[in-house]
Amino acid sequence: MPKLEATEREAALKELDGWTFDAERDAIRRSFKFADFSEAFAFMTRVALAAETANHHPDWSNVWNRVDILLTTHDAAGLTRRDIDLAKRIDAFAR
Ligand SMILES: C[C@H](O)[C@H](O)[C@H]1CNC2=NC(N)=NC(=O)C2=N1
Repeated sequence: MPKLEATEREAALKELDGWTFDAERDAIRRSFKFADFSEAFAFMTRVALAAETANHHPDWSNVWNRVDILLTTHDAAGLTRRDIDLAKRIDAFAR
């Protein structure tokens, strides 16, 4: 799957809630803050199941009520539609 070009990427980012482009990693990032660890981990559980279903996995970290997620496609060495589609599912879990 090819990397998204700049114009495609800008359009795709408009489909998402608050993700930013990391040019160094050719990736998108978003941080989430929950009421407490339990809420954060419940969110991570849902994301993990969606990632398994999509066979597309996040680069992420969790500190107490915060979850920081970076999405990029290893096979393409950059941002692809697979990242955008997973980000959309992630946004839905965080609403
Ligand atoms: C064989 C390859 O690792 C798999 O198809 C999947 C696993 N999950 C993945 N996740 C991400 N972010 N990028 C990939 O290229 C990727 N590849």
